[in-house]
Amino acid sequence: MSKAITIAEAQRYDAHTINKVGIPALVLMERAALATFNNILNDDFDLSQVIVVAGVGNNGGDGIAVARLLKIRGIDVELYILGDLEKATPQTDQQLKIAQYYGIPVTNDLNHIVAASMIVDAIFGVGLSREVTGNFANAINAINAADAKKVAIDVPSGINADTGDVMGVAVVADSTTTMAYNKIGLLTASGKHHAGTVHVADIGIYAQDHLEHVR
Ligand SMILES: NC(=O)C1=CN([C@@H]2O[C@H](COP(=O)(O)OP(=O)(O)OC[C@H]3O[C@@H](n4cnc5c(N)ncnc54)[C@H](O)[C@@H]3O)[C@@H](O)[C@H]2O)[C@H](O)CC1
Ligand SMILES: [K+]
Repeated sequence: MSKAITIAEAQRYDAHTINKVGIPALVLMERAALATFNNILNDDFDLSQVIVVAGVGNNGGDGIAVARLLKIRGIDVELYILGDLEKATPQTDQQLKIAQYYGIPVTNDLNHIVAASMIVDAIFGVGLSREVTGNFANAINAINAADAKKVAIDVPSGINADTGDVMGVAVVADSTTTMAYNKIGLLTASGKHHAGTVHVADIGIYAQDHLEHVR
């Protein structure tokens, strides 16, 4: 899959897969999490103290599911949650309940981000819609200040996935697991610098014309 897509295409393909094909959003989220988890395990990361920094959109839900997969593997992992929990998507709300069942600790101490051995960035994906400020910017600065290796889910948080522009501040990742297709913004110089090695994960979302031969 060498094609790269825009934010609007990513959103349209997601909606088509969920609403027309009928694959539930939580199934797609689980596949996104499994793909990211496998890329983490296949890399040479120090997994002695992992932190997943997650927003309350579906990018955060992907990350919270990754935290659960790591925890079940016996890896020491904690969550740092950003944003208003009242505004969490239904999928992310469900992932938080599952994480709670497994007793995954939640911290609000930025020092835990700086001290982690490996960081998963799940703050924003293709839903980033404005400049990053306040607590979100503080968390991204803490991620960038850490010595740890960093893996971004879908898009490095703070990067505009259409242009590669930094929306105030953005995570500089060592690798990015991006869903379905690469994003055009990750092909720019700024996008490449922030995404690191890009892994494109097939999670069951395809361009509408991609599967005409099987229908
Ligand atoms: N659609 C699906 O089922 C799948 C999506 N996947 C992942 O989900 C994200 C896209 O999720 P979405 O909820 O649309 O958006 P985000 O999580 O990226 O962020 C939205 C969230 O953030 C808030 N927000 C936006 N900009 C800012 C800002 N500058 N400061 C503060 N807050 C901001 C916004 O209000 C929302 O609350 C996609 O990238 C994938 O990772 C799955 O992969 C599976 C299928
Ligand atoms: K992200």
